[in-house]
Amino acid sequence: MTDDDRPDSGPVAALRGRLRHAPSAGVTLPDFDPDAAPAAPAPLVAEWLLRALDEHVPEPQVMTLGTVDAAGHASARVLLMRGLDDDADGCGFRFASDAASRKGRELTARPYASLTWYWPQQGRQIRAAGPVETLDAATARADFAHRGEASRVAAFTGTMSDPLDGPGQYARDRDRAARELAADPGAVPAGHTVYRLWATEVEFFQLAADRFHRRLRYTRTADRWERVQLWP
Ligand SMILES: Cc1cc2nc3c(=O)[nH]c(=O)nc-3n(C[C@H](O)[C@H](O)[C@H](O)COP(=O)(O)O)c2cc1C
Repeated sequence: MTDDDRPDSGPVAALRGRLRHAPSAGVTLPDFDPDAAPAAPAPLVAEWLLRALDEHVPEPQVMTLGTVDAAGHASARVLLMRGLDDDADGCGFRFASDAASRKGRELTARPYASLTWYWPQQGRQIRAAGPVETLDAATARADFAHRGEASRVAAFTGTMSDPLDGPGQYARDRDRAARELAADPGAVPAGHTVYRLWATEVEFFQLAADRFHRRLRYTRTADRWERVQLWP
C-alpha cells in the first residue's frame, strides 16, 4: 500500500493528520546540571522521583519494563515500581509480577531487562538496564501483604497473560478467588514474585525549552560508576 492508497476516513486516518501537531505538555521544565550530579545514580533517581511526587506528576512510579524472549524478540509493558535499593553503591529497581506471565517467562529465559520512566510535565526521562534477579519468597509475601483486598483477589483470578476461555469465566474465577481468600487471608499466589533489576547503566534526560536538552549516563564498572554526558 502506498501513501496515496491509504483510506482517508476513520480513526486511523484522523490520527495521521494530528500526530505531528499533538500538543506537548504546557510545562515549566526543571533545571538539570549534570556537572552537579551525584557520583552514583540511585540518589538522583530518588531526587527526581521525589520531585515528581512533590509536583503531583500523575503516577510517577509507573515505568515501562522491556524484556526479550529466548529468540531475542522484544516486548514491553508498564508496571509499578516497588522499591529502589542502593546497597553497596549499586542501583536496584524492584517490581512485582507473576512468574508464569509472559514477562516472567521471558525473564526466566533471559534475566536482563530495561526500565523507562517519562514524566511529561517535567520533560524528564530516566532509563535503566541490567540483569534481573528474583527475590526470596519472604519478600514476595511481604509485597503481597501490602496490596489492597481487590488487588489480592485479582491476583488469584485467572492466569496472567493466558487467553480467557469464554464469557462468564472472569466473574466465576473472581468469585472463587474471593471465597478462597476469605477462607485463607494470608494466601499468596504461587507465582507472585518480586524482581530486582541491578542497573549496569542509568540515563537521565532533561528536556530544555531552548531545545539544548541534557543527557547524563552512568555506567557501572567493576567498582564504581562512570558518568558521561551524551548528545541529546
Ligand atoms: C498503570 C499500570 C500498572 C501496572 N502495574 C503492574 C504491576 O505492577 N505488575 C504487573 O505484573 N502488571 C502490571 N500491570 C499490567 C501490565 O502492564 C501487563 O499487562 C501484565 O503484567 C501482563 O504483561 P505480560 O503479558 O507482558 O507479562 C500494570 C498495568 C498498568 C496499566
